[in-house]
Amino acid sequence: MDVHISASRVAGTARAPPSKSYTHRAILAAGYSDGATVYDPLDSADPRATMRAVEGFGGSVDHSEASLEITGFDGTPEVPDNVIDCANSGTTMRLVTAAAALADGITVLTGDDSLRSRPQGPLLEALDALGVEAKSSRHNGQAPLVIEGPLSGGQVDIPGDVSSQYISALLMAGAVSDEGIELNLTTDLKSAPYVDITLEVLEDFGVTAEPVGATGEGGVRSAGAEGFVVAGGQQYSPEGGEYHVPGDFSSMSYLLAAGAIAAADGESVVVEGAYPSAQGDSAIVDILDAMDADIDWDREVGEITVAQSDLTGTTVDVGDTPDLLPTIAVLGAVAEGDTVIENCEHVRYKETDRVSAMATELTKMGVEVTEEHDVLTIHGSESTLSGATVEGYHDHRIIMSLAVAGLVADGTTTVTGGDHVDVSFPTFFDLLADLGGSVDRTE
Ligand SMILES: O=C(O)C1=C[C@@H](OP(=O)(O)O)[C@@H](O)[C@H](O)C1
Ligand SMILES: C=C(OP(=O)(O)O)C(=O)O
Repeated sequence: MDVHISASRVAGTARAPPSKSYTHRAILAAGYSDGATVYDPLDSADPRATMRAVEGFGGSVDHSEASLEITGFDGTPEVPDNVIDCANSGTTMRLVTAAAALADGITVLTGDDSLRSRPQGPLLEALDALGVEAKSSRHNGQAPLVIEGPLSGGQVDIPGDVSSQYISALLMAGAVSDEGIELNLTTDLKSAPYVDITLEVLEDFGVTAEPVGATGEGGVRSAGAEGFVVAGGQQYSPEGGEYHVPGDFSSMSYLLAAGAIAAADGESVVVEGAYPSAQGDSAIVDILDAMDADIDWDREVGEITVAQSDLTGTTVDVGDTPDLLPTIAVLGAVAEGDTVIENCEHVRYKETDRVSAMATELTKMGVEVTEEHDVLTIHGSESTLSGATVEGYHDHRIIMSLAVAGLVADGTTTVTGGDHVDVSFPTFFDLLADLGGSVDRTE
């Protein structure tokens, strides 16, 4: 599906979908338990991949209107009777690889073209050092992966600058291993708030895991950690047998950006379901504020209100918030002056190389961009963006951010492959249209 966005103004109230990161963890944590109900789960392609894995390990998942009834495998995954297809989901592949290591037999994991090109080597090496047979079938550190357990635990080194998901994965699996796991970080930790999300979900399921030597800078528990430790033999069991998923700030970022650049005069965009949590991507509110957006977050009520403003460029370190890069790049394109997005190398390891993708596609829209390996600089100006046909790279975040840019571009912007929003925000284009965005879809 191609999506055609014409210059248009937006206003009104929208609710962003439930958090993808929390939903994955809640589904897998319920799988590790003997059963739990997950309320308000994200219903999209990526969490469905994690559900398939739980089923492959011998659990079951029943959908009702607003919840998932999950029967778990109670700490001991069965050897799956088929390959686990993680589709486009990096979180699924990493979390499930470590779960597969607990099974007493062989698990094979694969995914789509994008996922089969993403780095899994550091996780395989860590599992290998812990006595698990963990291989890439092509010996290139990429899926398909072949994992043969069982994992009993121990001490291991792991880098923190490729993906925090390796750490989340080992902490979740380590809790039900015999000996527990002690992780020693060999580099700085990127995406640290995502490990906080893991620690928060573990805690809600009655499981203890701790950072070692963390500074906790900026309220991020895992910031500056030198390692992590999780004791083995723990039981996953959420209070009252239930877990509730909060709203997704990465998804909210597109709605907020739409409001900041294209809200109708005298009106605003209000995003509901925005309660504080461990999500680093709630930094989008401070980033918009630093760019002089007219934005207010009522944390008690869970509402963020944003009106159209003349934005100014800023400098943002995305070490903790890689998924915000496409949104910030679009805001920078519309802002006056330079927006410097620093510490972004790890954003190249996502569904596509998002640093390069945003540089290429914004250039097509008439934006001046300087791309370096670890820094993306957007030279914003007050002149209007030019509508163009831009490539979505089968990447939900590239597609959504370029669609937002289309709201303030001359003429029509066509974004290719729009159906990939199904990964994290299936209702995105409907919501954008409900807010007044001019959205046409063609097959
Ligand atoms: O654990 C998670 O839920 C995620 C962690 C981040 O990845 P990295 O840790 O690989 O940077 C983020 O980009 C991804 O969208 C979701
Ligand atoms: C990178 C992302 O997710 P994952 O790593 O789970 O594919 C994302 O949602 O932007």
